[in-house]
Amino acid sequence: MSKAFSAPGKALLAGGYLVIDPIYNAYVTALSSRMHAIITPTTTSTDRHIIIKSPQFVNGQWEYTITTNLAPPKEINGNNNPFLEAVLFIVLAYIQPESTYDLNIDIYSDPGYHTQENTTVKQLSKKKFLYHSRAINEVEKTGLGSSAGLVAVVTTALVSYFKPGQEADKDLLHNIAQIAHCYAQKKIGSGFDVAAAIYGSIIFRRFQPEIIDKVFHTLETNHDEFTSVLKSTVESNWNFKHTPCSLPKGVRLLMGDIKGGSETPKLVSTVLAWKRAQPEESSVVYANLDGANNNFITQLQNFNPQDLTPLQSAIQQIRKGLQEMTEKSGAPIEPPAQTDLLDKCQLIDGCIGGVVPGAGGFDAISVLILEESVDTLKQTTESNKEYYHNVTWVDLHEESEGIVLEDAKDY
Ligand SMILES: Nc1ncnc2c1ncn2[C@@H]1O[C@H](COP(=O)(O)OP(=O)(O)OP(=O)(O)O)[C@@H](O)[C@H]1O
Ligand SMILES: C[C@@](O)(CCOP(=O)(O)O)CC(=O)O
Repeated sequence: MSKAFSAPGKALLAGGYLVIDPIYNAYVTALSSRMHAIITPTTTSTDRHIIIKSPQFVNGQWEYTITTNLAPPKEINGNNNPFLEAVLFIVLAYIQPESTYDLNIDIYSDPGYHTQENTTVKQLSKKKFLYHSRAINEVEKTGLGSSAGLVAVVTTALVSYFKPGQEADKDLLHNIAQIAHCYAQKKIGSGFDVAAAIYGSIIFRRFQPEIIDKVFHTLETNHDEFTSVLKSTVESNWNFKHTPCSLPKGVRLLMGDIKGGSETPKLVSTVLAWKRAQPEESSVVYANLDGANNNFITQLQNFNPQDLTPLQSAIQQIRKGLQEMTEKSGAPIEPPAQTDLLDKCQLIDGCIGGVVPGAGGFDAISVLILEESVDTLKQTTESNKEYYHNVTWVDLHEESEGIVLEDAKDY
């Protein structure tokens, strides 16, 4: 019998760059754009065999015959997908299944994750998805965290098959998915995207990177102990903050695509180089921005629709911090075009304010607006496209749930 799960995409509304350091809070909103996986055991095989299909993308098929639980599997046609290989490796190394199995996993992603250009809509039983005319690594991403969603949902599907019931243990899912995602990325990132894919909207403060580093270090230096270190790490408490949250009632999040695109790793390395070179200057900027981020979190919690001013000024304060970081580090986090667009959006009736989410750059803007003013904002920007930098509003909203069980019959 098939089982289906979905995991949300994310927007980092506050905490870009600071979130890399476990001393700062970040505010992560989970989105209605979700990644889906349907797992179906097929014929009883005398083998260990897994086929993963992502039919929305050209060449979206990866087939594995598992010969060992102690190394990443190789795709039989040489069609690599580092994120899938990492999930299979870490899940199977953790679970160590003893019997044979034959599994089909189907992946679907909601429209928000990728550009919608050159797509056709396909209606499945109850859900519909966009089909692209290119391979997954050739289609432009929008920054919602497709790989984190993929890793979270495939981890959940596999755990539900091999250890039925344990897919309800979100900490277990998170720890496995986080290790797999870092393995595929070849670096230990802040992990807020994987955490949001599992837990949903959260106030997040990262885990100590040493927790994962120890697993990879053992893999390299003491292979015999790898599975026991992996097991104890997956089952331990990582002691990181992931407090559930959601935007106040009556407030909508909009994501505006400006079809620019940025290279996050380049922005991050520029900021980190500046932080190293200018420790005093950067610590003042970081402290101001941290103050602004925490004020934003407090103002969301205390939100009163009769008085937008405190939340408006918290957003202004974040922008000031990011503008300062832009100027001092030289990384285009809130570049002038984004400043202009955000300033203009803010003048529209009912708009509380907007920021460049995550690492910023030319990717997208996030805007908080009163529910009743959404249509006005859309009409205003639509009727004067050039003035509003040709922004297009992605069809999404906050959906604060993390991983959920779906009805497999809907696909
Ligand atoms: N629907 C999917 N099916 C199969 N593989 C996918 C899918 N979505 C993402 N992936 C895998 O994740 C990779 C993209 O991950 P990458 O980390 O580069 O982007 P990302 O940072 O998650 O994206 P975003 O910009 O949305 O945050 C793809 O090349 C592919 O290997
Ligand atoms: C700059 C950084 O703090 C956020 C990047 O966020 P996003 O992938 O642009 O949403 C880096 C990170 O935490 O991975």
